[in-house]
Amino acid sequence: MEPKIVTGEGGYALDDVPHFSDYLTNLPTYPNPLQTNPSYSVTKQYFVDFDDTVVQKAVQHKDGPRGIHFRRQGPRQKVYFKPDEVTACIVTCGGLCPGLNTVIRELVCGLDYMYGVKNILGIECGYKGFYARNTLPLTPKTVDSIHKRGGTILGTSRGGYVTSKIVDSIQDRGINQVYIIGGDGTQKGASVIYQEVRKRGLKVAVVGIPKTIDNDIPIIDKSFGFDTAVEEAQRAINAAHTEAESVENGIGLVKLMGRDSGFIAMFATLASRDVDCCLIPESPFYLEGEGGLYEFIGRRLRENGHMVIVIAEGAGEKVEERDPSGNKAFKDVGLWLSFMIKEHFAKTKLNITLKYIDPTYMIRAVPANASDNVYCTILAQSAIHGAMAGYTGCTVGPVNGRQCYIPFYRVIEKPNKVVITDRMWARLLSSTNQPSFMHPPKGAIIEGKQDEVVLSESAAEESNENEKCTPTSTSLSIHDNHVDDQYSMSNGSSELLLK
Ligand SMILES: Nc1ncnc2c1ncn2[C@@H]1O[C@H](COP(=O)(O)OP(=O)(O)OP(=O)(O)O)[C@@H](O)[C@H]1O
Ligand SMILES: O=P(O)(O)OC[C@H]1O[C@](O)(CO)[C@@H](O)[C@@H]1O
Ligand SMILES: [Mg+2]
Repeated sequence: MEPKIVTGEGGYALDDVPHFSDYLTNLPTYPNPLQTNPSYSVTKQYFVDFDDTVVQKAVQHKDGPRGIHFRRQGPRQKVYFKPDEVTACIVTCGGLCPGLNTVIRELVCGLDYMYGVKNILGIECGYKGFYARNTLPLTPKTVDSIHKRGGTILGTSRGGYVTSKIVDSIQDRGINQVYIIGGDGTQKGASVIYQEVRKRGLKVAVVGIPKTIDNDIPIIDKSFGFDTAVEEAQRAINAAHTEAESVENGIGLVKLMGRDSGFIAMFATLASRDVDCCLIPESPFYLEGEGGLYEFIGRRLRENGHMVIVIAEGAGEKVEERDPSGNKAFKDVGLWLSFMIKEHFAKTKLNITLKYIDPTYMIRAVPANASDNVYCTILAQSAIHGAMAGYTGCTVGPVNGRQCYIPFYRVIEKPNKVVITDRMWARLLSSTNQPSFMHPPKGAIIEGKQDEVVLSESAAEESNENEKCTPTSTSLSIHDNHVDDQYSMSNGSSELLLK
């Protein structure tokens, strides 16, 4: 997809989104029906000014360039569809996330109530539903209370993506607005659908709505469902804390989701204050020796008598296989760490009691909380305004708190990860007072992918010069599996084969 960059004075650049007029000529336009809609008659200004844009980096140096901007979302004066001409469809793909049903509801209600669109189809079970399933007609009445339920009423799936079959189905069904709700993989698929639609010269708007509890989609402030997931994780952390403080030398260990991005673990830790140590994929760690996890556990237990550890599923990078979409699927890092800690302290005089809690699916299967519900409404309405105005090939989302249209290629080029040299991780380290694992002793076995340590741009430059920011001292070797792949739980109840 060719970037559409519009430059201006003072180093201003608009990273614009595609529009029907880029590849279709002489399309008729119509006055936006919102002009006569009672909901909008109270607003001072019905429409967003064509030249309104939102800056990507809020913090600017006084002498620096104005930088990259994105097109501001909102209703436009002219629309490219008459209401009865529209056949819209909605699809949800990837893993579950709180708020999916709210977005579906708000798309259906928004299309109908704001623009008078009645013909709205639900695509069942993700991308493959386009060609393998019948559609589900959606009306404000049928979706009225779905936001109170977790999951997605449309169903979802991984894999099953075949561009030509999907676009054939769009064409055959006369669909001209496609709303695609999903994570990074889904947005990649949406981008390819958009390119195929454009190649075929179809007047079909393809708009993505970013979804993921992992918060791994770049550019946007955060993805919907993330706050709810962090809130739900508190229940598991509270339970782990209660268990740990009720016994002598109690350790509560909680595993949270996050394949490559440790945002849930980081924010759940910051929110809780009962967590003593947070382990994420972006920050490789080590167990033995000075500054290692065992030493820290021993110290905390001696000082406080108990401790809580939160670990993200991708920390330590124990990859087992791939899911149908090609994503990494991990061995249970929580079980592995439980085993390692128990084994280590069995050899010492410290008699520990460790309880392991795995709430991973519970935190994403719940309905959205109040703030995520509001956020979902704004996303859905932004998507509708964009599609009606002829924008396509884009994702909607907030940048510095203002909703924008962002070209697909910007949200799929690289995942959003915790930058361990940025302030947020420093805040966490200061809050838990845990080791940073930045200075492993010689010969320490590092858990996790050192070559993927994420540095902020400035820190990366600095580190290239003096190599002081990464735990990648050349004396270290990466050992992904330094314990036997096969080991038994110390409670003896089950033997685990983690291969
Ligand atoms: N590069 C790609 N090109 C086309 N389609 C893709 C691509 N990557 C993933 N998809 C499709 O997108 C859908 C969802 O992808 P995936 O399972 O990775 O979830 P996701 O959207 O990243 O959501 P999450 O990771 O938050 O659960 C799947 O049907 C998958 O086949
Ligand atoms: O079991 P599933 O559905 O493949 O989902 C697991 C993955 O989905 C997510 O919740 C979202 O990508 C990840 O955190 C997790 O690794
Ligand atoms: Mg994903």
